[in-house]
Parts: sequence; C-alpha cells; structure tokens
Amino acid sequence: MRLGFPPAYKGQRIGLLGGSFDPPHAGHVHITRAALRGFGLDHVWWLVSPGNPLKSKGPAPLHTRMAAARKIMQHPRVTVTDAEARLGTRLTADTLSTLIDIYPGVRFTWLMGADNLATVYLWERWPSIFAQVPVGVVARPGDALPTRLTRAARLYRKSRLRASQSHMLGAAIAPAWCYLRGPLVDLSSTEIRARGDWVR
Ligand SMILES: Nc1ncnc2c1ncn2[C@@H]1O[C@H](COP(=O)(O)OP(=O)(O)OP(=O)(O)O)[C@@H](O)[C@H]1O
Ligand SMILES: O=C(O)c1ccc[n+]([C@@H]2O[C@H](COP(=O)([O-])O)[C@@H](O)[C@H]2O)c1
Repeated sequence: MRLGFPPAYKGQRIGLLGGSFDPPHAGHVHITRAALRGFGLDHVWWLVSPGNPLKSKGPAPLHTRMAAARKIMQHPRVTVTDAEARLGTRLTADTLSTLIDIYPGVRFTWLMGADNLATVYLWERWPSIFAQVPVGVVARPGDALPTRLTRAARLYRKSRLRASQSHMLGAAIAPAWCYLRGPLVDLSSTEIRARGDWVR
C-alpha cells in the first residue's frame, strides 16, 4: 500500500463508487448504504474523480469536492479518497487494474447507479471493467432504458446474479453483476447545480 492510500487487507470486499461528486448529495449516500447492505461489502471507497473523461466541462476543484464528500458521507465503513488523482488515472479500466496491483488479495466491486449501466458501453475499454471486477448497480429514478435492454445487461446476461444472490456479489468472480432495486432517491448533482446551491 502506498502512502496516503486507504488501508485494505487481503480478503476484504471493497466497493468502489467512482464519481464527480460535483456536488456530493444524499443520492450518493443512498447508493453507498444500499451497496454495503445489499452486495455483502466490508467497505466502500468513494473515488472522487479528477474529472470524468466524457464530460467536457471540468468539475469544481478536487479539494472542494473532497471536503464536501467527507462532510456528507460519515460512516465507519466508508472512506472518501482522491486515489485517482494520486495514481494519475481517470479511466475506470486503468484505475481498477492499478488498484488491483497495489492491493493484492483485496476483492474490489465497481458500484454505479442504473443511469451509468445504460451508458457504460461508451467508456474506454469497458469490457475490461466487467472482466476485472464484479459490478453492483443500484436503481435510480429516470432510467432511460429498462435494465435488461441496456447493452451491458445484454452482453453480460449470463453473468447476472439474481437479486436473491446480491449479497454474494462482493465475493464473486468477474464477470458478475447484479441490479439492486429498492427505495429510490431522486436527486442529482445536475439538479443541485441548476438551483445555484453549489459554486464551481
Ligand atoms: N440518486 C442516486 N441514486 C443512485 N445512484 C446515484 C444517485 N446519484 C448518483 N448516483 C451514482 O453515483 C455515481 C456518481 O454519480 P455522480 O457524481 O455523477 O452524481 P450525479 O448526480 O449523477 O451527477 P450529474 O448530475 O452531474 O451527472 C454514479 O454511478 C451515479 O449513477
Ligand atoms: O473510463 C471511462 O471511460 C469513464 C467514462 C465516464 C465515467 N467514468 C467514471 O464513472 C464514474 C462516474 O462518473 P460521473 O462523472 O458520472 O460521476 C467516475 O468514476 C468516472 O471516472 C469513466
């Protein structure tokens, strides 16, 4: 483990919630708690991104988003980290391979809201994400497509865990993914920025 990186030990199941967090909000807290409970995880790390590779407009400064994330997400099993900035990776496929190298024996799970399941096929080398780690998807209002019709769900249909098996995801061998239904939290950073409640 490198200086300044969160501690993690062999066999631990750690969920990674990558995001712009511009700003962080109760929806992020919701997906984190749902994932901890639902996917059999020991910890969740919030990977506060230096900047989404697909978004042309840069987010608020990293230190501002980190401070806001630490304020809103207080839980003994959640760590907020700027690991991607430290590693020099922005692409999820690269972040995952680097973390897997740094933390041998740790079981990482990539977490995302259902909106990202619909667009993940646009991400750089996206099948490598599914090949490297299990993927936990949490329901979010306003899905553009029913889950089963998304490109990722169709390609990985044989690797889908049933909802009744969701607690096994954190220990599953990739490719494996699972969709968690449940209460929805209708909140987004876009909406908060539009209200003018967050200065970039
Ligand atoms: N309300 C929510 N319910 C479930 N998942 C969420 C929710 N809000 C965000 N997420 C998930 O958290 C991760 C990081 O989200 P992000 O920081 O982009 O927030 P956002 O609200 O989607 O931002 P923006 O509106 O700027 O796109 C993504 O995987 C996203 O799907
Ligand atoms: O790797 C990619 O090509 C890629 C493209 C778009 C988004 N991502 C990652 O997806 C996560 C969610 O991004 P965002 O901006 O929607 O919060 C964040 O960790 C991004 O780095 C990754």
